[in-house]
Amino acid sequence: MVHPQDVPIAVIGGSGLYHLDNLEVIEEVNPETPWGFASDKIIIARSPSGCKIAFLARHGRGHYLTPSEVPSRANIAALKHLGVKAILAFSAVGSLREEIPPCDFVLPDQVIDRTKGIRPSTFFGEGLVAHAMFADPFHAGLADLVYAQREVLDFGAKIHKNKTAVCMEGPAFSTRAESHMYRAWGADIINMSALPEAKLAREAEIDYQMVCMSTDYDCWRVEEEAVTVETVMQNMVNNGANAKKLLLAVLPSLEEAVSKDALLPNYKGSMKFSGMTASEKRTPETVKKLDYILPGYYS
Ligand SMILES: CSC[C@H]1O[C@H](OP(=O)(O)O)[C@H](O)[C@@H]1O
Ligand SMILES: Nc1ncnc2[nH]cnc12
Repeated sequence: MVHPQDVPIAVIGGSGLYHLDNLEVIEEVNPETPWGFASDKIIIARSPSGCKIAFLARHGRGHYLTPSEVPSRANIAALKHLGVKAILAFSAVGSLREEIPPCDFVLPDQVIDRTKGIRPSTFFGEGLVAHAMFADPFHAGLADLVYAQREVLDFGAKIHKNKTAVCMEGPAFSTRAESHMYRAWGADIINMSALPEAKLAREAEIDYQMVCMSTDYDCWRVEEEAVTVETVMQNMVNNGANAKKLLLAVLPSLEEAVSKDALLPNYKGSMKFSGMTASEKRTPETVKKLDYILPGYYS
């Protein structure tokens, strides 16, 4: 039985990564959060060392949620309530750079927001105002742990770090003009899922790193066919196998770092001092909701 606060690490699986079949499953949970239910039941698995790992399929198992429909607040809230302190979030991405071919992995350290404001993107508002630090949207310490295991990847795949992602709304892919514009802006990869997931994880004080897996060259390359779902899913077969292998390799160091609270930078407690609203002006219902993810911070 999983007790709240029992599961320190979570993995979010994206397109093509709906299970972690190399870990032993303990049970499935489906907590109702103040922001509703997560994308699907959360699988609680056991790592080889016995540590509990939560796995959540971002689009649901069977892929029934568009990127815009993913209930990111419920996803992050449910994971936080289980005790999750660190998330590795896998994502299929298009490459905007020649040197990032399909099947290479990328650890972004920056993101450009091209979502259209239709996704609920904060736990705050409705009588409780707070502003999270987001200059560095991903977690450098987590990225370093993943990068250290780069040699385990098969198919000649490399890992690139310190890259910039652009997160577009979708679900249709970009036009060629947009793809060229993102390149001119300095973006290296493109997906539809980094936001608001990364932002909500920061608000919930969970260390979060996206592990991106290149599946295509989007549509900026004149000599190449523009991206299709078929291309993405073909490359996801190899990428999925590599993702599972990489995860297994990183778990020992990740478990140790999380259990010792040794991951840097340390954002724990940052949201306590990010609140702006005077205590007598806070809406009690919102304070109660926030207690689910940041107990005692505003109550
Ligand atoms: C199937 S191609 C577009 C789709 O794939 C990526 O999903 P995820 O990040 O969950 O792996 C991309 O962000 C789009 O949602
Ligand atoms: N080219 C692309 N654009 C947006 N999201 C993607 N996911 C995988 N490939 C993508």
